[in-house]
Amino acid sequence: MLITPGKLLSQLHTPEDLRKLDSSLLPQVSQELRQYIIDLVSVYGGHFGSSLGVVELTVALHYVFNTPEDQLVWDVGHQAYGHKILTGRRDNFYTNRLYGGISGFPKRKESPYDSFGVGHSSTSISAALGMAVGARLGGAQNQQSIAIIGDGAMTGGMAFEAMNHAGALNNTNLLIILNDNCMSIDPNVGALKEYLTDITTSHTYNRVKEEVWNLLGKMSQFGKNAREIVSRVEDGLKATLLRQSNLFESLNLRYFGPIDGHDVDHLVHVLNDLKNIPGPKLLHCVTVKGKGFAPAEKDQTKWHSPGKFDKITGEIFKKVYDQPQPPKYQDVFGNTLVELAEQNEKIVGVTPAMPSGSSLNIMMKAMPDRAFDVGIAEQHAVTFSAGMATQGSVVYCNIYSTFMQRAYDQVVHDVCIQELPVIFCLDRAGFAGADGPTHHGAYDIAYMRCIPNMVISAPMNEQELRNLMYTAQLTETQKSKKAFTIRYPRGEGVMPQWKTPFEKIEIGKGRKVRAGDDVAILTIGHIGNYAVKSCHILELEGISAAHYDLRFVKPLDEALLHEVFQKFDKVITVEDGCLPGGMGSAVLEFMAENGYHAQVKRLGIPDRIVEHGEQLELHRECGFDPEGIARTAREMMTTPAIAL
Ligand SMILES: Cc1ncc(C[n+]2csc(CCOP(=O)(O)OP(=O)(O)O)c2C)c(N)n1
Ligand SMILES: CC(=O)[C@@H](O)[C@H](O)COP(=O)(O)O
Ligand SMILES: [Mg+2]
Repeated sequence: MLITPGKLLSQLHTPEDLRKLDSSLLPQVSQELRQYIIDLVSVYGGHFGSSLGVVELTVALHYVFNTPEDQLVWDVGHQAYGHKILTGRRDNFYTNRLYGGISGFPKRKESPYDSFGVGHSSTSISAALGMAVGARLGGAQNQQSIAIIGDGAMTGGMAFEAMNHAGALNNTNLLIILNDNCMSIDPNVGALKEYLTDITTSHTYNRVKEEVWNLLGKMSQFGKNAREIVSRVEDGLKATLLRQSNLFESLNLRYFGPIDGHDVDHLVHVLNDLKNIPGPKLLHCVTVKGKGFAPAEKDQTKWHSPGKFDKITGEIFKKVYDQPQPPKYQDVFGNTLVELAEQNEKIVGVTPAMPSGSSLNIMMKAMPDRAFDVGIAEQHAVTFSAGMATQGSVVYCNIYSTFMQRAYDQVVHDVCIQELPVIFCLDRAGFAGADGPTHHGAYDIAYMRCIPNMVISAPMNEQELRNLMYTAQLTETQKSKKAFTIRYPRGEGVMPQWKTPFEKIEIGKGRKVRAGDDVAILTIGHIGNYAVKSCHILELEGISAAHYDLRFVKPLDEALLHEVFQKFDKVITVEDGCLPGGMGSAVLEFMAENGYHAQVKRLGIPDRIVEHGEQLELHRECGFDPEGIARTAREMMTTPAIAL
């Protein structure tokens, strides 16, 4: 579908074009940019509310700063659609997040305007500070480095590590723009949020602030004396209001704001002034997530990433089925946790800022005292869980596989070395899909497998997820003092009737899904459902494939593996995870250690960056979709048998 940009926007091919416009036209550019984002996302899907909230900021930043020489670092990057459209990607934005198309996040390979690749939260201040220092050391004295970070991302520890460092580098030109819309994906949480609300709404503060801005507004008249004026203003501020202490000021960052982040004229004015103020500084902008699209302003969580929708009625399109459909794994997790917690009062749940995405929000609603959203703070989430476990709590700490990468040391140091039986539910394990490589849950099997005191499991369906969750909280399991990882993918399972009675699963025990004679296919987790299809394809071709669902990567079911290697000389392993160090590697280790000989083909995520696309497209690209698995088996049939 052809989506045409507005009259002004259609003439803007690069920020250079924007900078040639008279500033009086910027409100119209903003309005057309907002409309274009609405038009595009309604048809093609993607992140939505966050980009609408920074339209004016985006226009003002590219207008005032000399991008791409000046460096803009968008934190997370899900709000950067306007930036992409203004920086040469307007005409192929319709490929956003599609296989082979442009990325939904800023990406260095994609454009010189994307100064830093993002996707995970809270990296922008560190990166921009590094750029500022690097530029200074490289002699680019006038280059500006700007981090644009949301109030949610600001809750991440890295943001504070970076501000702590920045505050000690007075000679570094860093501008941090705090885009405060009082929302993460779900409502933002924690004391920082309360603090930001306080300084945004405090009457005293705002009165003094007005005076400050009146003075700053006159700065251009003062030319070289601007610095002196700013420091006089600062002294005044500190002497009065900020004696109560401003968090950012106390970190030695000059704090400006709060200002209205939707007033593009004022933003341009303020940013021009800030350009002339050296050293590390922070501008606090107040914005509305979903600005300009009423349904998105009203239900900001739903419209964070709504999928396709009718831009007139605001109806979000959902597929309609005439049969009951399997639930999403995340919902099986959320509902099952409440069921278990009703029976076991020691159970608690933890999520780092993903209540809706993980469905822990079901427990947060049902048992608000026992379910915790800790903010975008994966490291804290793990160690907080460990702390609760020392007191006998049975903790389900739910973290997307990709975000758990943040908390690796905490898993080793605070959980496994201390023999604390925390239960890790790793959602979005395997290919995440349209979010792409920053979000693929590719590495968890490999990074968890090498840690002692760790059980690693993956359900092939809803029933297995429920039973693994049930098994993990049993007293005898908890007494084993091992962490218990359960990984499962984004999306739906396979069982519409998912609410099965709980059954204990023996830890380290796999199962034979199908008997066969010619080749054995070993799978872990949901991807095993592809192997079921592959076996049917092969059967039609006269190839008899056996299928084993390992269920556990650690401990491995050694009895099952002895059975496999004693019977088969052709073995295929399939996992929705990286090949180096993954389940297939574990099987090879077993084979070598036990002196077996067999032809083993490992299928999984190869040792390269796999881009974005639908999950099935990516599985196909990597050769482990149903046909890819069948093809591998077929090819193996043509090689001579190995003496076992
Ligand atoms: C390390 C990490 N944890 C979690 C996420 C998931 N996530 C993406 S955006 C987001 C909320 C960000 O809130 P904020 O920075 O305020 O931006 P807004 O969406 O409000 O514009 C979260 C939790 C992530 N990208 N990275
Ligand atoms: C930008 C970001 O990190 C999240 O918005 C992420 O895209 C959510 O992914 P899910 O849609 O899988 O919950
Ligand atoms: Mg926010």
